[in-house]
Amino acid sequence: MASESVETPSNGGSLADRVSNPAAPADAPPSADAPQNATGDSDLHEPDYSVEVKLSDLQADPNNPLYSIKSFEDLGLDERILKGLSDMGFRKPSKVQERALPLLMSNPPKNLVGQSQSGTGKTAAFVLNVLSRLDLSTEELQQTPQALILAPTRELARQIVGVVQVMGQFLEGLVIGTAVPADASSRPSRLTCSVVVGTPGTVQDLVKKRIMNPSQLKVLVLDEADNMLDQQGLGDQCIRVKGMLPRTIQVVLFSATFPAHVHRYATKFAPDANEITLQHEELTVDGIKQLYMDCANDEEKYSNLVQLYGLLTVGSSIIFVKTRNSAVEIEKRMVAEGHTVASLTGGIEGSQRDAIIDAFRTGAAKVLITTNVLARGIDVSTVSLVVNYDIPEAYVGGSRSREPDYQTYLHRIGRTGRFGRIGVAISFVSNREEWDMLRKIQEHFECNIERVETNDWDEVEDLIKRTLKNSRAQANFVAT
Ligand SMILES: Nc1ncnc2c1ncn2[C@@H]1O[C@H](COP(=O)(O)OP(=O)(O)OP(=O)(O)O)[C@@H](O)[C@H]1O
Repeated sequence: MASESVETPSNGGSLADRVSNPAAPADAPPSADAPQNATGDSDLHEPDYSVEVKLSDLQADPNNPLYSIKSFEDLGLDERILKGLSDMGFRKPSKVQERALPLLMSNPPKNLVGQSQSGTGKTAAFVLNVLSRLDLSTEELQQTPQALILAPTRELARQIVGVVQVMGQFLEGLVIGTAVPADASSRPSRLTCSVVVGTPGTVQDLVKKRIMNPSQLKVLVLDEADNMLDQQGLGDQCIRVKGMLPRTIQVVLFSATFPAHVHRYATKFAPDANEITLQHEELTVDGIKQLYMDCANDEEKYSNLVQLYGLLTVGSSIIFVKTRNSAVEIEKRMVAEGHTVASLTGGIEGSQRDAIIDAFRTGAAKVLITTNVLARGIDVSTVSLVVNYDIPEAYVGGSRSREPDYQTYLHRIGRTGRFGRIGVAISFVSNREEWDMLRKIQEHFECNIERVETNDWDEVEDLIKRTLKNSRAQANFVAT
């Protein structure tokens, strides 16, 4: 199986090197002080070899989140569902699927709080349980909601609808309803479907207006559960929706992250739940190479992005910025300079948002500038590069320093490196505060964020292309 090939050592120092440098002046951009050895390379660099591994090899490695010993057949799934899985090219379950499915599908049903790294197949885990629990034996049952899946954004809800559709394609009588914000005129008077996937606000509204009948619901799933429960608006809506559902409903919460304060709350929302929990150091995904670039100021962030543009189109890329305004500004400026980019923010109207994300999925648009609205859950396997144009920040009441948003960092970079693929995540750092935030992120996840020199773009290109060349699309995987 594994054959070794040599990967040249990384250029530039890691953030760990920088942090350990006592000489770093308080307000200098990080580039000024990277400690280097005589050859100009850091002493602490990434392992300088790569190992070619196929997906089947990853799934045979007990330390990999895609590992499993069982087959989907062993998990007791219905023949028609197995056919759907096989149609999707799923050969073996991932670790979270193998562990979650027996817990989810056992009877009497028990609640579950499940955590697993980004891109490791949590969607299939909850969708398979939902499909397995449906009774589609009569037309009336087919048209009465039996499972409800909630997601924080319309894009994620629509994506989950797609997964339910394909996975359940051989289940006769399966009807799926999408409950996302829409014109009142295009709303049905009654939601006649077996599975509803939607955003909490719209679902709450549909139940209140008696468009959706919740009385026969057996399963409630919250995807990105920590995010939904932690946000004031969304959290309240989730609680209200749950309050309108049968008390015996099976509650299933999934996310790649469950920070301690939300976890406590999650276990109240899903009482007596079985739990699948990750160790702290297991949070990052090995296949995602994390880099950072020093930028002297905002203008240099922009010029570095434009320099990167040629590389961005190797696959598809997502550029994360802090505000809707910056997304629009950067898009306008790049388009005016002849680049093809699109932007998607919460400020855009629903159907237009659908058109943009659909164009991104098909590859018609390859570079997408967005805000945290797309930080979570979006699964586009061709995304090979994520750029944190702005480091994600958390609002910490009373804090005078800018604090990183650890969870959002993890979810953002997790838009690449899906299911064992290779991806690159580059964070731009333009001042001391941003550098401090990135340093905290690195310490928090005990990961290595390596510096990329921007004075030699050929070298940058080489580094990124070398990393991406090892993509699993070519059956390779870089071991880190
Ligand atoms: N058993 C499997 N075999 C092959 N591919 C799979 C399997 N399970 C999931 N996938 C694929 O892996 C990709 C990532 O899955 P999914 O979107 O469910 O990840 P996730 O864990 O929900 O990630 P996130 O935390 O980012 O939401 C998808 O494209 C999915 O089709």
